[in-house]
Amino acid sequence: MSASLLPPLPPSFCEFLRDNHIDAAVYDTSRKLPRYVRVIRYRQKSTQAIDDLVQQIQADAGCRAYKVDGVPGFIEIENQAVRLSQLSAYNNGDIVGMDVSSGIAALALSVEPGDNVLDLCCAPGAKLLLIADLLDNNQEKGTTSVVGLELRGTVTGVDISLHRAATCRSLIKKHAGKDKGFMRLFVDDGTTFACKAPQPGWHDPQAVKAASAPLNEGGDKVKCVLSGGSRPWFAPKLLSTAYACSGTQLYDRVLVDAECTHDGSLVHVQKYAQWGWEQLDTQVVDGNKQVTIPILQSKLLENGWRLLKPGGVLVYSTCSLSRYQNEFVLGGFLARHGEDEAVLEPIPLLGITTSPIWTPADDDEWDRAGLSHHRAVFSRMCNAVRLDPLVSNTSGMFIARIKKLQNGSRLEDSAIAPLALPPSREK
Ligand SMILES: C[S@@+](CC[C@H](N)C(=O)[O-])C[C@H]1O[C@@H](n2cnc3c(N)ncnc32)[C@H](O)[C@@H]1O
Repeated sequence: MSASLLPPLPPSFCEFLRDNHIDAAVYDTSRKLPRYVRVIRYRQKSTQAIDDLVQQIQADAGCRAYKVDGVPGFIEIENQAVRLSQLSAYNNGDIVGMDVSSGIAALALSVEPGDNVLDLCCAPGAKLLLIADLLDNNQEKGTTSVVGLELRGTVTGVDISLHRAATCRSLIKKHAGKDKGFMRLFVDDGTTFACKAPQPGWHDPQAVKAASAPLNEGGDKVKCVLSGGSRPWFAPKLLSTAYACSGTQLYDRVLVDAECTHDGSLVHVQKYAQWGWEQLDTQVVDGNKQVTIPILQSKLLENGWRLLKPGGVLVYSTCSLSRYQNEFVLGGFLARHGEDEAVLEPIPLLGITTSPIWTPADDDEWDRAGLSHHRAVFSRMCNAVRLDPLVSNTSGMFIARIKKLQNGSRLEDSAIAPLALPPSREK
């Protein structure tokens, strides 16, 4: 067995790990995770075509590659050091790089063709593209008719960052090509985003035309105008009309893959080997960020919930292992929304070994963490999972699948907070 090899993690990052009960061995560089890729439009490919891709990847990579058991469309390449540009399947647009943990988060939505799906923090777009594939109702490329679009459903992506949204748009253009008529992107703040799911019939040019020219009191046609905030930044013509964007329908599925400190993403953390480990201090564990991020996550989760229809499913995920960004954000949410409104459902685990959520180890810890009066909330969380790289052999991830039983009352912004925030640290 190779000796453990921890990178020179800076003191405040180590403090962050201690505060969050994260085992530093996660970052042991002598343990290599496999590289994972995802087959684009895998639902349109036969088993034979996917097997052929695996063979091709194996030949290009010069190491073993195989389909990930139970996670449709994912391929594991044994050697993490393989570069995507080495692979002809990547250069041909047949695969994208995507960790299986991210796949499980998107698959936890159980998207079905016909669903209207909202992805509230969508860029750079790996999960958005997977969701688009899940909506695929097996139309032949380029033949999607108006009726086909209706049966397919829609994907609405939102991201606050213009340059990241631009990357997402490029990804859509590259992989969805002409077949992107059901996807739209907004550059907007997910905590306040309010554009509902597209109106039924949005895909029908005649219906859109009729609806965009309603009669005014005098019986003249008036043009329906979109206000600035509700205009998509990128969308096909029909999906960007006032008719599509001024609907009152809530979404069937909502993904809140929230902004986080990315400490569970080993690929991300390993980049500090080049950037300088000391930068982990400012970029990951900066004192202020430790407080602002869980508050932002709570607001994103709350707004995603507002936009979800009763009977629908929301997935909350982060690529952080921090309890403040995971259990405490989810716990705050469950404390605001009772059992008659929100219930956590099991996540389809698809053969990956997961770890339980963080809970206090004993009575003392419940007290020390100030959580004693939240035991009921923690017991409602037991279906959420952690993917701990030491156990799952994937990147780190927290995933909760929440079913909405009914709408609740709208909460004041000041009421939206995690169960607890990390101790503030003087710099
Ligand atoms: C973890 S990344 C999302 C990854 C993405 N879901 C994927 O699979 O490719 C978090 C994203 O949240 C975005 N973000 C941060 N604050 C936001 C906000 N207030 N509203 C919407 N997006 C936000 C960031 O720009 C970033 O792109």
